[in-house]
Amino acid sequence: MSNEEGSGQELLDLIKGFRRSKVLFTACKLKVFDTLKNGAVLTAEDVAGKINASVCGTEQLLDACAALGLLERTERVGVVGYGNTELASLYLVSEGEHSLHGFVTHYNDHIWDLFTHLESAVQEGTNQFHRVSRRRADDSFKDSFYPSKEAQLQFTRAMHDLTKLGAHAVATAFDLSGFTSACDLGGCTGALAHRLVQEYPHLKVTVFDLPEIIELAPSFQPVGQQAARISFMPAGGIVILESTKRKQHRATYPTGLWPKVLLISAKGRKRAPAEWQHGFQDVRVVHTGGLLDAVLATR
Ligand SMILES: C[S@@+](CC[C@H](N)C(=O)[O-])C[C@H]1O[C@@H](n2cnc3c(N)ncnc32)[C@H](O)[C@@H]1O
Repeated sequence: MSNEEGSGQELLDLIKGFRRSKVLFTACKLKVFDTLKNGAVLTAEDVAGKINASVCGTEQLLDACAALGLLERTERVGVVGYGNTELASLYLVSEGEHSLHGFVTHYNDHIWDLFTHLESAVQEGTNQFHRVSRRRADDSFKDSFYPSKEAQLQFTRAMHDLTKLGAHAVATAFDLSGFTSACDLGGCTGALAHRLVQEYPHLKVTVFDLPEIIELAPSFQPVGQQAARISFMPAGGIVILESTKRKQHRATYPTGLWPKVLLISAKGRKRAPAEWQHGFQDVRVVHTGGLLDAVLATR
């Protein structure tokens, strides 16, 4: 393949890339991976019956998932069966410890719609809630993200899933063993707090969030002695979502896409470390390689 053909193919891949996300979102939404949990291997007909969908549509969805490495397709004596791959068992079954199911659902139900208005977000420089619902661009965080109890629970699940995935990298980005207390403002379900108390046996963490989120938090808590070192407090001030600007000029994937998610859903942006300087003498940033970076500012 010539270089030209190679980069043409790469571009085609990019053009059609949204189809891969939507296959994953649809399979999660229809609970395909739940149907195949615990090592079950089922035919397309069986799966269609369990998820209440057409056999021909289900077969195509299952094949697409197999092509993406999410399902294993096996054929024995002329019968085709589908089972979860390790990746799907770990992350896509809804109740699993490492499940990203809530996060995928949030992307399917909300972020997908918002992203269809990316042109407008760029032109207007603001979030696009007003195009996908009756909400306004300047509505509060609560009114934008939690218009109903159901949306509140879904967003909370999404944040919990995402934070679990990156919490270890953030908690260990710096040696925090010299600290005895920490506070997580906008700490949601306490997923980061849990990782922090696991890493630092002498640390106590207070999680602040909106009262309605604090109410939901107990249902996300793992039990155990470490949990006793975490307390939850309702808050009402401001919250800072962080993802830092880098010196390098070339944005990389996936962090390069994060500002778009911030713009389109929260009218947010990245900040450079210098913008954190106010009142602190030493500001250090560690790029974790995940979506969020860690900033440690000391006086
Ligand atoms: C993008 S989420 C991040 C959640 C959490 N830091 C995590 O990583 O899982 C932002 C969080 O800030 C909370 N929040 C929004 N406005 C707030 C306020 N005024 N005071 C405290 N928390 C707030 C939201 O309820 C939500 O849990």
